[in-house]
Amino acid sequence: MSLLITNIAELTSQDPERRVLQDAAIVVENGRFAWIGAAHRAPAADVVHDAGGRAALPGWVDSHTHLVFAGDRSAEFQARMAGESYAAGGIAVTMEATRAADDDELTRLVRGRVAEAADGGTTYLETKTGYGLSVDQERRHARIASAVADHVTYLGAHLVPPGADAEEYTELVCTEMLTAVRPYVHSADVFCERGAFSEDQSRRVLAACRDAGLGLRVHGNQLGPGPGARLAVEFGAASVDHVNYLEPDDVAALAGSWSGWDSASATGAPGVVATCLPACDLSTRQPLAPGRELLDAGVEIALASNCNPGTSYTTSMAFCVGTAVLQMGLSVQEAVRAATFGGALALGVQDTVGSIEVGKRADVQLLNAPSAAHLAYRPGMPLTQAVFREGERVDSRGEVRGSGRGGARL
Ligand SMILES: N=CN[C@@H](CCC(=O)O)C(=O)O
Ligand SMILES: [Zn+2]
Repeated sequence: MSLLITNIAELTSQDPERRVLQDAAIVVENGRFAWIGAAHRAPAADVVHDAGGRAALPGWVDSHTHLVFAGDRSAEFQARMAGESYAAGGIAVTMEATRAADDDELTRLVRGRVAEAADGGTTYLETKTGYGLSVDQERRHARIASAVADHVTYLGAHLVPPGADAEEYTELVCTEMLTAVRPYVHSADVFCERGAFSEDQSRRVLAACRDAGLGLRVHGNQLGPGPGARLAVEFGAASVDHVNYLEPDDVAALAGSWSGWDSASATGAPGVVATCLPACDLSTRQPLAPGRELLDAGVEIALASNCNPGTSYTTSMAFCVGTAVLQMGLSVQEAVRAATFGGALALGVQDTVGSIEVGKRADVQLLNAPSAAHLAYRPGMPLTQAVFREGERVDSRGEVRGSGRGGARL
């Protein structure tokens, strides 16, 4: 069955030529983009969706979330707004609440967040463990995550749980816990920061997870300068996330990792994506990540929601894109690229998703606006109107939501 989406006022492709087409149409066949071009030249299809003069752009690729959690930390948030600093120790509060939630409750909570993300235009989603922090709990969280997310990351190295010895816990993360989660996860992450894991501990976690065949990512340079970005480069990680406090050497190391990549044609060997998390930066009152500087240095960046109860309780990629334009100096096209193709690069799926190109998975969203610029021009507005994943509606406004997908699964 083929689908024609026509009467698109502006189509942001994020293809290698970064084309922005006016008065465009898309044809989808078997869940893939089969044709893209001017609406008046569009071929016939079995089903026609009239976009009504709306803008179309790729579905968001949210490459950094922590959706497997229970509990509420709004009091901690309010204390922060009153002047307290963020500290990694808050993770333990969520660990307790999440351990107390049974499988059904936790699954219900996670599915609700995934559905919320889909309504906001997210069509490809990563999520992490990291609030279990014991072998059984990390395995449970990985299993629950793997039922609803496209990409699951093992973050046993999120915090040394209260009462545990840091060295013994690091060893557990590298051995028994890793074996327990391995069937459910695609990559591994470590929170390399003062108050979480040291450089040496992080290195051991990254080496063990690499040897287990996992892709790597690093939470780094979030709360102060540190070794996170350089470790990510050293280990050939797919991304380093947060990157609020980068030294010139860190930027140079990240830029060097992209020397085998041709940004103009989006081909070659990808380096380490710098994943910026602007909603988190605002909620923790950290300086916004230097997205402009990184782009200018030749680093590919991603924008992600970092949805979690401690530092960034939102699934809104549109909010991240709007903030990147309004406050980080990115153009609309750069911000949309970072939230789509950039996220795909950070997850290693850039050949499949993240742009509107013939042959790629037909993940596309329509905005209640004539251009993508409205994402920043009308900040905070729920502009996403329709969301298609593999050519099927997945948002709650669509009539076929959930059919054949097991409910809220993206
Ligand atoms: N920085 C580490 N982890 C999360 C926050 C976790 C929490 O505070 O619950 C983050 O990405 O911001
Ligand atoms: Zn995070």
